[in-house]
Amino acid sequence: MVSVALPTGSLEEPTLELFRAAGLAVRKSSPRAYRASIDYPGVERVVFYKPREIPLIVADGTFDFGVTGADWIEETGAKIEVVHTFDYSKTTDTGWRVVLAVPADHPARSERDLGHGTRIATEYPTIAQDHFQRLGLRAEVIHSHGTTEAKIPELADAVMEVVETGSSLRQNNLRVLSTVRRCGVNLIASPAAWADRSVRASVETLTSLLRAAHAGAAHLLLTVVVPADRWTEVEPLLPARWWRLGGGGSDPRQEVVQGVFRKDRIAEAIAGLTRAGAVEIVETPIGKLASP
Ligand SMILES: Nc1ncnc2c1ncn2[C@@H]1O[C@H](COP(=O)(O)OP(=O)(O)OP(=O)(O)O)[C@@H](O)[C@H]1O
Ligand SMILES: O=P(O)(O)OC[C@H]1O[C@H](OP(=O)(O)OP(=O)(O)O)[C@H](O)[C@@H]1O
Repeated sequence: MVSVALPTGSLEEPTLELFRAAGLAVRKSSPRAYRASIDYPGVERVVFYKPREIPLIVADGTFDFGVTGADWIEETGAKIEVVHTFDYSKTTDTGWRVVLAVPADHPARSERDLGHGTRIATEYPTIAQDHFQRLGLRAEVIHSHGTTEAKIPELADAVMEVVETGSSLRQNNLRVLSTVRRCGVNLIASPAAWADRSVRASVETLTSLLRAAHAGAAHLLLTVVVPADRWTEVEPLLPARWWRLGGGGSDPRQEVVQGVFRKDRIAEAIAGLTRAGAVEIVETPIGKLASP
């Protein structure tokens, strides 16, 4: 049996969408309910927590499996098993950054231009202390509990903060001075769960379903019909994963192949295949894309 800790807040919606796509729909009695269920054999308990709390409650074995940000694993120092990393975040598929940001008109061009005693507001005091120690800068790290950008100028001179699209920084007239960490979403397991053959097997099954759903959402399947005399032009444009379906129904001189194409490159792929001589292209969404 596996117990699961899921994140509230910024990561909640994309995480629920991923679980749904994986066939692991998370059911709650109401949107504000924190206890939930997943109708999948072996999943016995599902509870929502703040991402910052999840590493430690997985580390101590309160939960076997969790979903949280890489930033909170580092900040808490939790001893957990990172089973897989995804690069999604609140609104994009590119992860997020923890950055050092200063007012737009600040004279500093790099971190090294910040003076000793600079006040840095952050939700990550441990990461910040470590960062400035390595830099040899005696900064004053101020623990912020949210709305960190608002701490400038009264309470801080700079912030160490999460950036995804950059919109919050712009709206608060701040600019990025440096990137401290690139972060993604981590699937984590407790050391006890990882050491138990049966719990580990369940964690690995859940992980492979989630990975397959994530990969499926990022790709499309193209079925491509190619006249035999254009094959040599089309073949180099096929992706790493492609296979032959055989000859075209009514015309044995046609090749019919299928390939798994990246969704974000699909327009150029279709244009290229058409130019190279494909006479029919059918695009199909992929539910899950599973490979070892
Ligand atoms: N675009 C994003 N904005 C904020 N956090 C993000 C974003 N993308 C991923 N995250 C992750 O989610 C965490 C924030 O979680 P959440 O939205 O619950 O905020 P919080 O600061 O913990 O709580 P609150 O919103 O109540 O202040 C970040 O620390 C980071 O790990
Ligand atoms: O680069 P962006 O796409 O704008 O996203 C990042 C912003 O979103 C988060 O704030 P959140 O809504 O969690 O509020 P908080 O600062 O009070 O935690 C984070 O703290 C940044 O301010």
